[in-house]
Amino acid sequence: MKQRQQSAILQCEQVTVEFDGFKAVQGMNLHLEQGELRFLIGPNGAGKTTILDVICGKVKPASGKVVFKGEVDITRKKEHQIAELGIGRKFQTPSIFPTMTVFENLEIAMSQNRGVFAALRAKMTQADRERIIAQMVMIGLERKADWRAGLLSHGEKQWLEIGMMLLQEPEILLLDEPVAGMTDKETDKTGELLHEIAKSRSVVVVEHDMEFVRNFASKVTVMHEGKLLKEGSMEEVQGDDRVAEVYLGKRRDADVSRSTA
Ligand SMILES: Nc1ncnc2c1ncn2[C@@H]1O[C@H](COP(=O)(O)OP(=O)(O)OP(=O)(O)O)[C@@H](O)[C@H]1O
Repeated sequence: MKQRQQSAILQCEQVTVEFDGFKAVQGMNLHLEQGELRFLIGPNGAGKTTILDVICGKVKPASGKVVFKGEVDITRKKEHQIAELGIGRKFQTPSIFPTMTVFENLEIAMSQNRGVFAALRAKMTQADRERIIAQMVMIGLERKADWRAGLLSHGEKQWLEIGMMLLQEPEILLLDEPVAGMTDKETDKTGELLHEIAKSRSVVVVEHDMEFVRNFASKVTVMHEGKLLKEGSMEEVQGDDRVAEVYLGKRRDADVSRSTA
């Protein structure tokens, strides 16, 4: 137990979130290991987004705590402090600069690490340029370095934003439905990218696309009505009756009614 806590990069302990008396999250525990890619699933309203909001400081829990690297209590810290500590959050809508090129977007993201004034004065070194190129290769946009970001496909915009976040060197990346609206090919490329990222960082992905989860998840956390319902491999999760009932079963029923309609 002690060992597990020592290697955990993030621990949510008994987190409860209330919105006007309504408990959106109730006594939720989430332990994330270093270099882990974790999928967070569950039906609509299960509290998945809210728990990400708690981790990144956007929402403050009524009770419980969030501990980073086993020692830093981030429960009451401000969003920007949590980001500076190394927890990056990507929302569904990409926040890229559409009139700037892919390269320029990455350049801005990298210089944000240095603070605004330093960034304005700083001249890009060869090492900086190489880092940006390596990042473009990782997100598969090296051939589009000079494209205006606004002209990229939906999937490419998402990858660009992920690349921008990675240049800020987060230790944990929080992603909310990263493959929503993507083509099948883009979805697969995103899964591969997430595995690549998880070689050196921890990643939490909130996801509804069950095929994507099945193809790319090793460990899955299922939430239901603000609580932890089940945690384990996709196989274990799929084999759990309660999960089938509250989540997968509902979807299966929907599929059946669609296919027989
Ligand atoms: N700011 C808010 N004020 C009031 N209620 C909220 C607020 N944010 C979320 N909720 C409620 O809390 C519950 C959990 O919402 P949350 O968005 O975390 O669920 P989710 O699992 O991410 O769902 P989805 O998959 O549909 O995005 C829902 O019932 C939602 O309506």
